[in-house]
Amino acid sequence: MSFPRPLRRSISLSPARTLRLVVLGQGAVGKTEMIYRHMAVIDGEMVHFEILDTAGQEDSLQIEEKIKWGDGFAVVYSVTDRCSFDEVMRLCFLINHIHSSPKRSGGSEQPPVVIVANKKDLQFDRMVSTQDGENLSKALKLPFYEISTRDSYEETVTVFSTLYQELMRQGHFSPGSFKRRTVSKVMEKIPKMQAISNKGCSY
Ligand SMILES: Nc1nc2c(ncn2[C@@H]2O[C@H](COP(=O)(O)OP(=O)(O)OP(=O)(O)O)[C@@H](O)[C@H]2O)c(=O)[nH]1
Repeated sequence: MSFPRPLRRSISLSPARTLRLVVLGQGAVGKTEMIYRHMAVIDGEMVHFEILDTAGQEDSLQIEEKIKWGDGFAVVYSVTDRCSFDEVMRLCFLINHIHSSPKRSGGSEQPPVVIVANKKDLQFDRMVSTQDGENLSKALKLPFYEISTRDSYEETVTVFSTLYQELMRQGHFSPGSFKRRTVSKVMEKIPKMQAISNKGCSY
């Protein structure tokens, strides 16, 4: 997988553009695997991703704080876990609800959200078909990727790239927007909880 680059443009290493990305999803779907990959060259630009993930069972206030902080969102489920798939729609609605206030640039545009089906390498344990994922993606009108964070770095970067490009399209990278909220302040308010795997659907 390679990213399209203009022919006569060299890579700009500085200053890096910054995207605040929140990775949401139930426990053990592979969110932590995604957050190690946090720098990428996209369209010839070095992009720095500030990434928060959610532990499997955070309370709704913690999740809400993270959603408020984020510019773009990856909602992840595991193809081996039907419950995590069922949670995707609720999380997408929550993101839209929280960001539906007119304070976003342009007022009406929703923040970029990508649906990510992880662990596609575990074909024998699969509980959610590709078709199920595609149907949900069509219903919610959101991009959809099936990936394996274990097998492919590029697939993870593709997810981030899609969010980045949508933010660029929305004109979200005005210089002022970088300082809109400081990371540290938000981080302080969000105690990292112990990751707890979900054994069943708890809603
Ligand atoms: N086979 C396979 N295993 C994966 C993949 N991604 C993650 N895993 C494994 O799944 C388990 C859970 O991954 P995590 O990244 O800890 O999941 P999480 O969503 O961060 O979980 P919480 O911290 O509980 O919210 C780990 O053992 C990972 O190694 C994948 O693409 N394929």
